[in-house]
Amino acid sequence: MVVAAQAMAGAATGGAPGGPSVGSAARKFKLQKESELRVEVGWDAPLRLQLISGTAEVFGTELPPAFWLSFPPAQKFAVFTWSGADIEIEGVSEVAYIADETPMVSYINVHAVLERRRHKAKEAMAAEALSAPFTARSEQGPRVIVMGPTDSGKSSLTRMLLSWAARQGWRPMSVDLDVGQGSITIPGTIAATPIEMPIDPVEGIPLDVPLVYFYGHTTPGVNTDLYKALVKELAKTLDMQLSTHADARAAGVVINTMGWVEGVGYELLLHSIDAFNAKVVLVLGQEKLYSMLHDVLKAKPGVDIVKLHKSGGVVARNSKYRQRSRIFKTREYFYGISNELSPHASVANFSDLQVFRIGGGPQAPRSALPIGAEPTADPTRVVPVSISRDLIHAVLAVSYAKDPEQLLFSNIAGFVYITDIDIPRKRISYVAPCPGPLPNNILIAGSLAWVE
Ligand SMILES: Nc1ncnc2c1ncn2[C@@H]1O[C@H](COP(=O)(O)OP(=O)(O)OP(=O)(O)O)[C@@H](O)[C@H]1O
Repeated sequence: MVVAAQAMAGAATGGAPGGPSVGSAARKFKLQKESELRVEVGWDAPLRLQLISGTAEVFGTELPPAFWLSFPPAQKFAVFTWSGADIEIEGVSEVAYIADETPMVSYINVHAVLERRRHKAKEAMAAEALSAPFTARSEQGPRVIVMGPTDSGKSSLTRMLLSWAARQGWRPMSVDLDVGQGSITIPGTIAATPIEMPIDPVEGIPLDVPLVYFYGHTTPGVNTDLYKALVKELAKTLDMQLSTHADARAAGVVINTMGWVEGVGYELLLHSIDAFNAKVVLVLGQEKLYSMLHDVLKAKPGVDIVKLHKSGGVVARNSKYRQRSRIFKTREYFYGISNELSPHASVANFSDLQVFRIGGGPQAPRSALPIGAEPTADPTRVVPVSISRDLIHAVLAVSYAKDPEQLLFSNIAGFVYITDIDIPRKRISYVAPCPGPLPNNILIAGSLAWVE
């Protein structure tokens, strides 16, 4: 049930650092235990929020007391309290209301089960380490995959499970397979990164040492073979990394997926479960998906499938909003969440860089195919791209591949944004997050573009 907002009029009481500035009036909200304040920040200006008393968290991360946090425009979030809290907000919000019906108890119960599995894995590994030096073991912490249709709260639940684990001192691995949003780097990628601290409510997942593969499009349907190849590669690399780190292995992995759950999308979800050898499948908010998965997974020993309610607070976002948040996400990569970064403009000769595209290579001639087969472009073929003005505004990935042959299976160092192509002088102007030469001269193009 939604409880009417208990906005208590009154002047702001100040806080660290600086206290509220002049602007729209501060509003205070009294949260009873196990309730949440749901907020949608307006489109034009950030909103500030502070915890006045009690304890509260945003998607699993505790709020510091008496400290103003600034949430960027258009952000949607909930401040949840297990035991009661007073919250103050300042700034324009499109929505701010208290709800006392949430699925949080069922979510924390899942966390408690995962926690037990982490401890069990750690104890088993410690016992085995006494008898032999540590190598790749079969014992491991939970491998969780979160599934559900678009806007069912997958990313939020993933964040909570990761942050709750980090609060207990674990360093779980976050994996994001949703190329539409790109919560770890930018849209068009799949990525994994260890979560060392509860995820910052404003900044999101830190970009310290992510393992990123470039798919290059914002929907997996553009090249499903490539998507599957990259998911497999990411899973393989992660397995290798985890096999030699006992603590990380015990902490486990939480995987966020895309919201495409029908037809080919459903097949891709099954592929992800297999590729990551997921042992806990959490299904949010859709009976049909749950029962389809349940029928398939009952044949797999040791895989638990759990149905969870979608939170009433999850906000449905239309395609315009998603498009806009993709632009924000790309901008954030180059400029930071609040313009704190300054990307560097550089110029290179055509001969300094090699640009490739994956998929869509030349088709095999019909005469070379078995009778009745249709020629199709090889979806995972690496194809050179001739540099032209078509690349202006493209966002390209900088690959770690030593040569083009390795490109498909190499992760990436980062991204550049092409600002100009000077054909007569054969020069490319681009923007990169840091100064100096690029870590590699092999770049990958997809269909990602960004107009500053
Ligand atoms: N309890 C809540 N109160 C307010 N906002 C919420 C709540 N839970 C989630 N949201 C917001 O709703 C939006 C959708 O949630 P989320 O991103 O978790 O869904 P999703 O299933 O991962 O979406 P998709 O896969 O379609 O991109 C996000 O902006 C999120 O911050």
